[in-house]
Amino acid sequence: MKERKREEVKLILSRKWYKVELYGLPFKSNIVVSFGICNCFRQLSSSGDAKKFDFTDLTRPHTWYPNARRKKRKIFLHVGPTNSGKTHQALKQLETSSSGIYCGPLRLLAWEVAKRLNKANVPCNLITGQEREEVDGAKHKAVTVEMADVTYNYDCAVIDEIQMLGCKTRGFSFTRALLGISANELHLCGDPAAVPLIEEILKVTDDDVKVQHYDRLSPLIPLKVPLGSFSNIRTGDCIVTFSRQEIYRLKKQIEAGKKHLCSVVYGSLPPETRTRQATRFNDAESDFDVLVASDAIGMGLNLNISRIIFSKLEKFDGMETRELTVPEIKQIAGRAGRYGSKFPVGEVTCLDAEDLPLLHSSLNSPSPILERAGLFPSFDLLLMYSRLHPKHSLYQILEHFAENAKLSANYFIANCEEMLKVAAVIDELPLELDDKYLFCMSPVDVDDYISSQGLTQFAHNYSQHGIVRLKEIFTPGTLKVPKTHTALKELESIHKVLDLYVWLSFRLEDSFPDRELASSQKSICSLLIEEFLERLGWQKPKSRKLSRYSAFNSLLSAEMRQHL
Ligand SMILES: Nc1ncnc2c1ncn2[C@@H]1O[C@H](COP(=O)(O)OP(=O)(O)OP(=O)(O)O)[C@@H](O)[C@H]1O
Ligand SMILES: [Mg+2]
Repeated sequence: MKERKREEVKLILSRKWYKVELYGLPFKSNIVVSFGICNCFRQLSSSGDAKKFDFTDLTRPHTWYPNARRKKRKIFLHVGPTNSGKTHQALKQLETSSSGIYCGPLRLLAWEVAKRLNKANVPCNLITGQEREEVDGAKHKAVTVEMADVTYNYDCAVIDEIQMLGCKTRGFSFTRALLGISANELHLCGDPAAVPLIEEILKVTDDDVKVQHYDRLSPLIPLKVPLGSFSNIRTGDCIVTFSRQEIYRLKKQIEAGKKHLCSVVYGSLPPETRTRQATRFNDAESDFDVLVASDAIGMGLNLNISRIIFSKLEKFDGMETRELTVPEIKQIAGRAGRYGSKFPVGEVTCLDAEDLPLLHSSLNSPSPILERAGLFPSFDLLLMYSRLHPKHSLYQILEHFAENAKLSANYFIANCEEMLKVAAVIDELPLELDDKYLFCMSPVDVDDYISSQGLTQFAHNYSQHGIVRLKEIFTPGTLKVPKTHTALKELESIHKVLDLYVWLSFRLEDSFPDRELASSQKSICSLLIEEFLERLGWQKPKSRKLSRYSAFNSLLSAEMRQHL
């Protein structure tokens, strides 16, 4: 904390103490302006040149992180195909370090790493947008990349799936972690396609960069024959498809054969439900021996999958239906035959023969070389810009940056469509810029009606009363075991709203005081969803194992039952 204090620069703007940083930290009146930018603004203000300064000039993002620039970091790039031990090797370094941070793209990966370190007697905190699990004496933490803290000094840091820096929407958070984390050693794990870009980006940071190449630890065999019929499904299979409707259709179809029971994993299931579904599939004792999943399984996770079967090689990406890319196909296929699992040799095929040529050619192709990394202005810059353009709404500011940002050849400006959609609504409310920005950065699913209504209601109540009580929004009666798919979808959305409340409660603690209630309702929600999945399954006669796995019965506490 002391260390951070030294880095903090308090900036008085319009008689209000503004301390500015990004997402993770307790926000409101506790934000920290990055040293370089703040200094620059002060100099500009005193010389009267602020108006001439081009805040949209983002050509030198490495200078935004003076803390990291003071170090000559040893950077290790662990690159290779899936299942080659990249993350394992980096985590071994993390485990032996005196302090450290793991940054992953998924909550499930952060959970997995925190569990692994704690099991190895390295106390490790878990920090995601919606979780803070602190362990006594911890000097290590596992976080989702957006939560990476660039004001601490670490002995060792790991950024997993670093090729995600090319992601249109989230890439900028990986870039921020890459440029901003201050660590003696920084381990980057990912696809070799990211190497030239990372080397190029790091030319200006004066770090030491070493590349280590890895080979697959166990074979992955692309099959020459398609699955053909569902009667060919066997234990350890994972069918991959891309819509929740299809997931349930395939589950039903496979279970109709009365030989297998299917766990399901897809993006809009609560993460804890996804983990329990995956754990149940991983457990050799369980009757749920087949997995039907979306690409939500596609990154870094270790599952007991013997064979991946693509039901289709195209997906709807929110805008259009398109073919899966080479990296997507390789990532998903790479879940089969994980080293050290029950199925050390993996196989991959498709449902239909006509998809096989594309599958084979994709698995044999290298991923296209990444050319640019995502970048987005920090809140500091948006704030400075808004001081000079006080009449601009957040929407106009974001749009201005998105359209006019000047970038070097290594970067692209992040797609902020989702943020703009939120800004358009939030700008109507009498809120300060930092609050508006916070709501824009929140993990709301704007395409989900209930989720976006939840956000609007939270922001509205917050702007009107300064406090948002959960009780006024959800009554216990809202939560019931769903009977239809529509009701299931609704419950998934309600879970998202509760998750959003928890996220906000970590940043606006006084104004969102019902975190505990939100968390317990979230648990109820995911258990109700699991109960729905349980009831959906074909019940093996007199199966004892099945009742053992009834999430509802085993996990629902008496206190939770009271809410129903
Ligand atoms: N040297 C090792 N000893 C024991 N287990 C290992 C070793 N290396 C890797 N593993 C295990 O093999 C599995 C795959 O390793 P890991 O997750 O590190 O692969 P990866 O290259 O990061 O894959 P992905 O690209 O899919 O993230 C993990 O379960 C890991 O614990
Ligand atoms: Mg990995």
